[in-house]
Order: sequence, then C-alpha cells, then structure tokens
Amino acid sequence: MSAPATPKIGVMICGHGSRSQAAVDEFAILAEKLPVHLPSGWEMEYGYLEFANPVIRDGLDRLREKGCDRVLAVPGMLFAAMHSKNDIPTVLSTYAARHGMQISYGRELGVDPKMVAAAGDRAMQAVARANAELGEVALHETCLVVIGRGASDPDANGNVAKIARLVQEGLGFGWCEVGYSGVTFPLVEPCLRHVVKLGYKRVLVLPYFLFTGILIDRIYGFTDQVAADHPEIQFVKAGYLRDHPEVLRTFAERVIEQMSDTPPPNCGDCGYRAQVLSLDAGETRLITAEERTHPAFGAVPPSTCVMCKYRTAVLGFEGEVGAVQESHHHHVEGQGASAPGSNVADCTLCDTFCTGMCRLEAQARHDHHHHHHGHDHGHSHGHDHDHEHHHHHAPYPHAKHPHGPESARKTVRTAE
Ligand SMILES: C[C@@]1(CC(=O)O)c2cc3[nH]c(cc4nc(cc5[nH]c(cc(n2)[C@H]1CCC(=O)O)[C@@](C)(CC(=O)O)[C@@H]5CCC(=O)O)C(CC(=O)O)=C4CCC(=O)O)c(CCC(=O)O)c3CC(=O)O
Ligand SMILES: [Co+2]
Repeated sequence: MSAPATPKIGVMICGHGSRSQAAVDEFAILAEKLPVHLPSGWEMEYGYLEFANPVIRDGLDRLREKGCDRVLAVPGMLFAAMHSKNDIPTVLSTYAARHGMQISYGRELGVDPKMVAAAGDRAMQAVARANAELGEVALHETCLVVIGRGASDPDANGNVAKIARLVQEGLGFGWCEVGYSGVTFPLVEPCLRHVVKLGYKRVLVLPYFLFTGILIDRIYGFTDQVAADHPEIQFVKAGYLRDHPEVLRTFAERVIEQMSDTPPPNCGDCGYRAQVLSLDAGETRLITAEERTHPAFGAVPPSTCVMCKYRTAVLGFEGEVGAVQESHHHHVEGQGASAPGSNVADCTLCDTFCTGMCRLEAQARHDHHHHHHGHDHGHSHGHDHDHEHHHHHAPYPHAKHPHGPESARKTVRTAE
C-alpha cells in the first residue's frame, strides 16, 4: 500500500523549441529516452519555451492531471543565459503561483565532464568518418572549431570556450577556435575565415548544440561557403549532441539532484534579484530577492552564480547587476513549426539557409519606427520588438561588432 503522504513526483523538461519540425522531433526523441534514467514511478512531461507545441504550461497541466504534487523542472538548455536565467524560471513561478503547485527548478546542463565526453565523442565520430573517406589526418594537424549558440550573457559564452578547451585538451587537437551562431562574436563565417589563415590541413566544425534546427543549418551552411573558397583544406562537419547517452545522464542528474539534502540553487530561487510574474488580466506580482530564500545563497556565492552578471559586476556588463527577472517569451509560445517565415524558401533575404539578415532588418525597422506595433517578422524572433512591453533588459554591448551578426550583411552582398 502506498503511503498517501509521499508526494507524487513529476519531471518537467523545458525545451527551447524551434520553427523547424526536425528540431522538435529530435527533442522529443531525447525526452522520450529520459524516463529510464529516472526513478520508477516518476511522471515526465516536456514543453517548449518558443514556437513549438506543447508549450511549458501544457506539460505542467498534464503533470497536474496525473496528480503530481511536486514538480522537478529543468531547463533543456546547455548553458545559463537569457532563457535559463529569466524566461523559464518566470514561466514556472507564474504557473506555480496560479495553481498552487510546488515546482522546483534545476540547473542547466552546464560545464560537466559528461557533456565534455559527449562532445568529444561527436568530434571523434566525425574524425573517424573523415579518416575513412578522405584519408588519415593527425589530430595535431586538425583545427577544432567549436560553435556555440551565442547569447548576450558572457557567462554562457565563456562556458562554450571552456567546453572547447576541455575537448581540445582531452583529445589533443592541434589548435582550437570558438565561434557562435548568433548574437555575439565571432560568428561562424568570420571565425572560419580566420581559421583558414592558420594553415591546418583539416578543420573540424563541431556545433555544441542539442538539436538540429535553423541554427545548425546556418552553421553547416556557412561552413560549406568557406569550404568552397578553400579546396586545399578539408572541412569536416561533426554532428551535434542530440540524445547522446552522456547527455541523457546529465539531464537525469539535473533532475534527481533537486531531491537531495543539498539541492543546487538555480535562477528559480535567485537570492540576488527580484522576479516579476505576469498573472491574469495584466495583474503582476513582484517577489523580492529577500522573499526567495534558499540555503545556498550564503557568504560564498554558489559556483553556478560566481560569474552571473545579475549577481555582481562582470567586466563590460556592470549595468545589469540586480536586473529584474521576468519572461518576455509568451508571445512566441506555441506558434508552431508553420509560424510565418519558418521556411527559408519564403525568405527574400536568404537562399539556402537563414543567415540572420532578417534580424538585422527587423532591428533597423525597430530603431527607426519606435511606435510600430505590428509583428511582421521574417524568420527571426518577433518578440524582441514587441512594444506592449518595456525593454527591461539592457542591449547587448557588442551588437555591432564587425565579426558578430553584422558580418551577415557582407555575405548577402557578395552572394548577389
Ligand atoms: C532561429 C531562432 C528562432 C527563430 O526565429 O526561428 C532561434 C533558434 C534556436 N535558439 C536556440 C537556443 C538558444 N537561443 C538562445 C537565445 C536567443 N535566441 C534568439 C533567437 C533565435 N533562436 C532565432 C535566430 C536568431 C538569429 O538569427 O540569431 C534570441 C536572439 C531572441 C530570443 O529568443 O529572445 C535570443 C538571444 C537572447 C540574448 O540576447 O541573449 C539561447 C541563449 C539564451 O538562453 O539566451 C540558446 C541556447 C540555450 C542553451 O544553452 O541550450 C535553439 C536550440 C539550439 C540547440 O538545439 O541547442 C534554437 C532552435 C533552432 O536552431 O531552430
Ligand atoms: Co531563443
């Protein structure tokens, strides 16, 4: 007989979501493989922050219908940036406040030896394939290029560089460079244009990504463009992480560790800033940092928070200390894989893959028409010019860096 006092545990995986159906399919495969790594009797659901269905609230609804009274949520994210630090914890806290549900929030996958092992495995799978198809090239003569998503958070961007170093050092690649798919710098194309100057026989491009999608297409697309200009160099495109067993183990650890006597702190109970929940009919609720108690926020910051720009002054990001935590994502929730602009064939700016030009255009319109309320976005996120909200987050200081998103303009011009 089961003791009625034992809470029924539900696990909630909060994925990113994509307009690309293939990306959503791959995420679902990972989510479906996770339960065998969890204690039996626990329920599990997943949902997406942006674009795809089910949205996070749908997954939480299902856990509630199944009678779960304790939810262990985790971000389906590699690093802690805007989505993990702001959007997801706010969506979860809002739901918890509405439904009186107990929801705890875990850590991102982060810099973890298991994740480094998974990335190393993807790198070596690609090396083996290239050696078989193109002939043996020593790792010392190979330049590893790790491509991260890129964010406006230097903590997340820096962690991509740390993963890259650990993979390079673990396997012994001759050289290593780090690039990003968007937001920060260098982007894939300028990164690879620099790499070709180094004289390595082989360049191994390793996307440190969970799933396929618009950004993987962009990474491989730019790689093909640079490769076409440099037939003397072997460009090898490695696979991304997907449902690698070590990724599944890391996800399970992020869930289960929340039940320990010393649960990890995460942004869901940040002791350094206030959170604003948007409840029904325009009603908001402010939760101060003092109200959000967690034993981990003591004299020494938790290791996950040491480099957090919201906790303390990080070089170049000093203005963001204590920024209010809120979500700005509800307006792209659940738009589905058929959202406007989801298909590059519909785009007037790009031919074979999304270069990010549409975002530059949307930004320009945004800068010039400050009272424009429409939502005509291409295949870029529409919500960064949603005028029902104030822009609470600071603009990224290096948005105009020539090796960042601005570099896409050059590509378009030369392609014409
Ligand atoms: C294609 C696009 C959607 C579209 O428009 O269709 C898209 C797609 C995807 N993003 C993914 C991941 C992340 N996205 C972010 C952040 C942002 N992503 C944004 C835009 C876009 N993201 C559009 C392209 C815009 C462009 O041209 O660059 C920003 C700019 C706007 C916003 O979201 O508000 C915002 C910057 C916020 C800031 O200022 O920092 C972070 C970092 C973070 O958390 O902040 C992570 C890593 C999370 C982690 O660490 O895992 C994945 C899963 C990748 C995987 O599988 O690993 C996909 C799926 C796919 O590729 O399809
Ligand atoms: Co996003």
